[in-house]
Amino acid sequence: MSVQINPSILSADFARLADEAEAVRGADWLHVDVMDNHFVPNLTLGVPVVESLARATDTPLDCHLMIEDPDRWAPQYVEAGASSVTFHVEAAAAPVRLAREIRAKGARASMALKPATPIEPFEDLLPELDMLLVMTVEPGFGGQAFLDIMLPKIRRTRELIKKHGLQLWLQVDGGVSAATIERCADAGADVFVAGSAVYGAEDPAEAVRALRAQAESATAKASWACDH
Ligand SMILES: O=C(CO)[C@H](O)[C@H](O)COP(=O)(O)O
Repeated sequence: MSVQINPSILSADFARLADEAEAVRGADWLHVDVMDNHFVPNLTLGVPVVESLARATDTPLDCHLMIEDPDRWAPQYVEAGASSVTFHVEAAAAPVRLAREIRAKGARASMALKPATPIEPFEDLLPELDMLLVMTVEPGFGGQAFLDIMLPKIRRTRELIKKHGLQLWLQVDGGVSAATIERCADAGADVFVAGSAVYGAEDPAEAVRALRAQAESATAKASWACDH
């Protein structure tokens, strides 16, 4: 069972994004947090920056849209070069149509849930997705404390993925670090976004390697990964 580590450039130096992408060579994806100051109380970057970053790095871009009206904007992030686009179900007017459009344009379609949004009402949508993101902080800022109360939701989501026999990736984002990644992996996550734990480290590439080793070891012992 392979795990993926996605450094979040929210914690990187925005004036040196190409260098910061290079600093985490070996990471599976670069996680790009797009915030519009409406869906979340913070403002980051948009389509032109994603276009430039896609040209500057070979690492695929995993764009997490924390924006209103993702139905309008998400396809533009695929055109800008994102290989995976995550929209929030709380913001999408037509999540099934949007997931199909993202896939039709050639990217992986992913849907995110804020901490207070349960997974159960969206069980029937899972086959439309390539990844489900369970937020483990309230979206908007890096460096927040991991919400342990999200672990049961991660477990329930993994059970639903298994029940339907899907190859869906289960991503966690927010407060993921050496202190929390094993609990996430044990609960069923297999894609780990880490911002401050990677870019706050002296050697970001080494931090990616260390997080990967921890996640792999926890996954190897996890019951969800052993019994299939
Ligand atoms: O989506 C996000 C915030 O909304 C970020 O990706 C996330 O918070 C990463 O930062 P850290 O690992 O420092 O918590």
